[in-house]
Order: sequence, then C-alpha cells, then structure tokens
Amino acid sequence: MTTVLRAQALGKRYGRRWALRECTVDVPAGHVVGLVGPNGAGKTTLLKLAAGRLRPTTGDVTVLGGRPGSTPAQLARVGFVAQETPLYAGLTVAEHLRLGARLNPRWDDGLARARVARLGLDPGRRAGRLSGGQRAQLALTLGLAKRPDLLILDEPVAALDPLARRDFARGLAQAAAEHELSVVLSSHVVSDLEKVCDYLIVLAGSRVRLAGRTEELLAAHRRPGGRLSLEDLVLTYLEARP
Ligand SMILES: Nc1ncnc2c1ncn2[C@@H]1O[C@H](COP(=O)(O)OP(=O)(O)OP(=O)(O)O)[C@@H](O)[C@H]1O
Repeated sequence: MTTVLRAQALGKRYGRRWALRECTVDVPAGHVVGLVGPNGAGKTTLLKLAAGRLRPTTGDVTVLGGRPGSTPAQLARVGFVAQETPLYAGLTVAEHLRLGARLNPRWDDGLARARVARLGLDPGRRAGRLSGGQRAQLALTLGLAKRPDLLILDEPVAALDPLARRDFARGLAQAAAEHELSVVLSSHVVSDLEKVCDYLIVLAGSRVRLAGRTEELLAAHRRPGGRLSLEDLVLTYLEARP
C-alpha cells in the first residue's frame, strides 16, 4: 500500500526548544487524516515539514515517496493551505483563479469556478475585502483546484461558521472519495474532525501520543457495552500526557 506520509524520528528544534520530537508515523494513502493537539503541540511544525516549508533538525520525512518540495513534480502533487490563509489582498477572486491556473500544471478550472459560484464569492472582489471565512474558503478552493494527490490543511475550519464547517466536511469527504485525494488537516476541534477524518494523529508536548485508523483506535479502546467518541479518546491521551 502506498504511504502518503512517513516520518522517522523526525524532529525540529528552534534554538533550544523542540517544536517536534521523535515523530514516527506511517500514514497510508487514501485517508483523511486529522492532526489534533493543544496549542503549541507541534501540529503546524509537522505540516510545514511535510509540505517542504521547513527542514528537519533530526530524522527524516517523505511524502508520496519523495522528499517534500524537492522537485517541481513533487510540488505539483502536494497542496498546502497554511493557517494564515495565504492570499494576495490586492488581487480579486478571479485573479487568484487565473494565477492558480498559470502556476499549477494540473489546475482544474471547472472545479475552481463551480466552487466559487457555489460559495457565492464575487469574482470581482479583492481578497483583502473578503471576510476571514471567505478567505479561508477561497484558499481551500485554490488548494483543491490544484488537484494534488495530498492536500495539507492547517486549521482549515477555524474561521468558518457552523454551516460552512458542515459544507467543508462534506466537500472534503466527497473530493477525497472522487479524486483519490489524501488529506492531512489539523484542528483543535475534535468534533469537526470526527465527521470527516478516518485516520487520527494526536500530538502533545511535541510528541506523537496516538496514531492510527479511527475505527481501529475506537474499537481498541472501547469498553464492552460502553460508548466512546473520538473526542473522549483524544482527551484521554491529552490528559495522560506527562
Ligand atoms: N519560528 C519559530 N521560532 C521559535 N519557536 C517556534 C517557531 N514556530 C513554532 N515554534 C514553537 O514550536 C512549538 C510548536 O509550535 P507549532 O506552531 O508547531 O504548534 P501548533 O500545535 O501548531 O500550535 P497552535 O495550535 O497554537 O497553532 C511551540 O512551542 C512554538 O512556540
């Protein structure tokens, strides 16, 4: 089975502080992976290492079998939507789509236009004039239209309203199923992940506390006759950390 993200003893240190330490995970392709953990746990650091935006201090990371960001082909296969919603404030929605088409060899213009229309985004509006949630939706549209094999999303739902969160979860699950897309997304809100993720990585204190298919994790931790939500499971691991 193809591995979409493999990290072996991966670590990143800023000065004397470890942002991520001894991270070993092996995520098979075809999953929507939820990366969860408290503030400062190392989620963004892991995602940036996977997207090739940071270099490891120790260990090794491969994405879709290659070194992150190492070749144009590798870059085209991975979409990364950073937490700070990277858009050009002075460019309109339509100009962002044109730029996406020019920069990405696998660009799906039909998907981009249909999504913008469905979201009710005015193509002539500058990104700087959009709301935080609209900017997040536009950034996500650019990520999806790139037609990556792996889409990495850092806190994609943080700025979305509840209805938009539900639509986002549905859209992502559909895109993953239709286009054999693998997704890794981070969130603090476990209940949001529950609806969309079928694989979970729990990070706390810069270390991986738990990783695996959600179904298997839940089955392994469930007591006979008892109910266990993903949120309960995550909290158990976060409370147990040293
Ligand atoms: N550029 C940087 N320089 C120094 N320390 C950093 C830098 N980026 C992150 N850190 C530190 O690394 C640790 C992990 O940060 P990271 O942003 O990966 O956490 P996170 O889980 O994404 O947090 P949040 O949920 O708050 O976004 C934190 O202690 C943070 O202070």
